[in-house]
Amino acid sequence: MKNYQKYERTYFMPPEECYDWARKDHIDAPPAWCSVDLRDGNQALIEPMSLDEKIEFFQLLLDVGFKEIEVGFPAASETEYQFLRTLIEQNMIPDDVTIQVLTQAREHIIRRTFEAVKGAPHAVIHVYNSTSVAQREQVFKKNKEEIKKIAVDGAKLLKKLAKETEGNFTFQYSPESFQGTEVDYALEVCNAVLEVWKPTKENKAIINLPTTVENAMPHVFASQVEYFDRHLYNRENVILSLHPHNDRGSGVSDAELGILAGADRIEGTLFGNGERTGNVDIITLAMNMFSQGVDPKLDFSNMSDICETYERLTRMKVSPRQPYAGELVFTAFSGSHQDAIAKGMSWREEKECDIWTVPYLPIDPKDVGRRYDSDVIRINSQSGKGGVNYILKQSFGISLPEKMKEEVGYLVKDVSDKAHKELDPDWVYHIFEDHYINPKSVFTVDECHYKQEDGIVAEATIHHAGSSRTITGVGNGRLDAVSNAIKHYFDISYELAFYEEHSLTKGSSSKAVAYVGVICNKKKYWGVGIDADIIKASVEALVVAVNKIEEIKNSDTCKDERLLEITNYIYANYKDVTLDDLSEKFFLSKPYLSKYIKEKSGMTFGDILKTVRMKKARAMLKSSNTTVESIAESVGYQNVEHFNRIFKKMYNMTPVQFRNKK
Ligand SMILES: CC(=O)SCCNC(=O)CCNC(=O)[C@H](O)C(C)(C)COP(=O)(O)OP(=O)(O)OC[C@H]1O[C@@H](n2cnc3c(N)ncnc32)[C@H](O)[C@@H]1OP(=O)(O)O
Ligand SMILES: CC(C)C(=O)C(=O)O
Ligand SMILES: [Mg+2]
Repeated sequence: MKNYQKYERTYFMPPEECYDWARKDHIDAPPAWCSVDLRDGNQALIEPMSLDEKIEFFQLLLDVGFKEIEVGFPAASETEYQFLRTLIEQNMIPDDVTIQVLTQAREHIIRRTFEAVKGAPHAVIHVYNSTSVAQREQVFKKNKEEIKKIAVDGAKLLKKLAKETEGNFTFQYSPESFQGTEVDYALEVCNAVLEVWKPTKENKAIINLPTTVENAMPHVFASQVEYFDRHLYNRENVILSLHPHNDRGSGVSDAELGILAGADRIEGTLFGNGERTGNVDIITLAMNMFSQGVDPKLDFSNMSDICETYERLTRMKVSPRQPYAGELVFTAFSGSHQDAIAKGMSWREEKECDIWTVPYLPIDPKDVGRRYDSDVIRINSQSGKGGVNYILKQSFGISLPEKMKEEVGYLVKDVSDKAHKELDPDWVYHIFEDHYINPKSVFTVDECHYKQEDGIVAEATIHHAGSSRTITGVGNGRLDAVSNAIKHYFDISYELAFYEEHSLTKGSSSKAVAYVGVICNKKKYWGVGIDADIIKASVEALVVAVNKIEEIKNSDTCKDERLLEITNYIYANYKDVTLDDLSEKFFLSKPYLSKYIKEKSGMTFGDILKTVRMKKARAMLKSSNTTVESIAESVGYQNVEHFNRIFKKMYNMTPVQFRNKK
């Protein structure tokens, strides 16, 4: 890259070595937090917040638990001024909360600030001027003494006006652009300000060190902070505060190492909103402490509401990768991560662990209001059997046998790969159902009766090639007897190799699920049955598995690859797919396609679409409070009456009755 010679390091190391902080490896108590969302965050927005928006944001900050809030720069605009007056005059500041206002060290601005803050129960007046080499030379064109004088004059005026103004005031001073300032000179200016204010134990002053433009590695900042911690005048009466920005992307590290170096207080914003790359993100800082067992004294347990309010009021976006808050930060798509998470969750349950140790999840997503089923494991082409199994288990109560997991995993990820889409849990289940529960079959077994005579005798009614007949088999159990009857009927040989069953833990808890695996010519075929009667469930599973055996499959038509692709396409585009779309996508004429679907699946295109839409609607009715009208619309029906009629016809109850059904 060209032009790097144009740049050089612009920070200053302290005049002595300050590395005591490096011996500490963790933070054991939270700092005092000060939100600067309504000032530094607000001044960086394309469209600063209106009065009402600032009031709502203020309430959000109170709900999160902030006790110190910089509410604005009241001399900046009428909105800022009015906001402050509204808070004070309408008694909107809780007793345990201190507001803070910012002012430049300029007489008329300080005076206007005091007018705005009159009557505040308790306020911090925060005055600043830039002390950096660049601003001394280029902006103020003043030498070090003259710049120090701006700070000292400002400090004197604060002291004078605080005495003359009704209210309770604490003073704060920031040497702006601190990181571009010689450290001993910055200290000299801050100490000169403290000489004016003469803070006491009862009335401490705040010295705030901003990385106005972050220009150094975090350990440099920590050393600068430690130097201040050692040499500040009257240190015990001073609150040492930090105000990190994020230009180099290390705002959080600046704050964390700065706390190790002696800082007592941190100024920052939610999600790191602020000038340029933003201020330090207080959520990340607080949650980092939380994740190591320290109570941060801020409450982010309702993260999605916080995100929603923040996005609406600031018109900024929370990145899907935003630590602890983004949409995808607890999500694993990749197979090995999913596998480890699923195993970690089971371990946790089995061992009744108190401490959170689940791999790949730094915290329990539930602690910030997230869900395991829709937030953590999500399925796409990078997923594996562990993840697919987790979804089937969590969302549908299906606990696949170990030996079946791999086949189902590959089947599902292949659909995602071909569709280039993420599969939601319903879609995963649809694929599973389509392949293992209801695949189109060559034969069915509609009825079975059993007798005990030298083992079990099964009399089964088999429907095959257009006719029904009764077949008989003997075995050492009912399933074995039915299996032998089928073998005999088709004159084939296979091994009934796997059988597992369990009761369904989701949906209808009175049902059981059975898994049957048969081996024929060294190939394994699986089937699954679900029924209130476990024997029926296991026969259904057997029938599905045997139907897949090549010799039997070839004896009649069955669901072919293209039909599966067509139904998957319908599933992915159920909201508005038409026969025209399908015809274009699969290069088949409409009449041919209609006939093909009907012949291969036994259902018309319209029936398949209806079934998919109704399944989606059922899932939404159960998992959300969305109105029936909106659900109807979101599954593709503009007319809710029409939707209700179809639903009732299909499930014998209205959508509302279905929703209310226990
Ligand atoms: C790093 C930070 O985030 S600092 C906070 C920055 N935030 C803001 O500035 C937002 C609100 N600010 C404003 O609305 C306006 O700047 C106002 C109303 C406060 C002042 O407006 P104006 O006086 O019209 O203009 P402006 O801010 O450009 O002032 C520039 C003058 O102030 C001086 N100045 C700027 N900051 C300071 C300071 N902290 N102390 C003393 N003088 C200062 C400049 O040197 C310049 O002086 P000059 O007129 O002699 O050239
Ligand atoms: C006013 C000061 C503290 C500031 O916002 C900064 O320097 O970033
Ligand atoms: Mg700032």
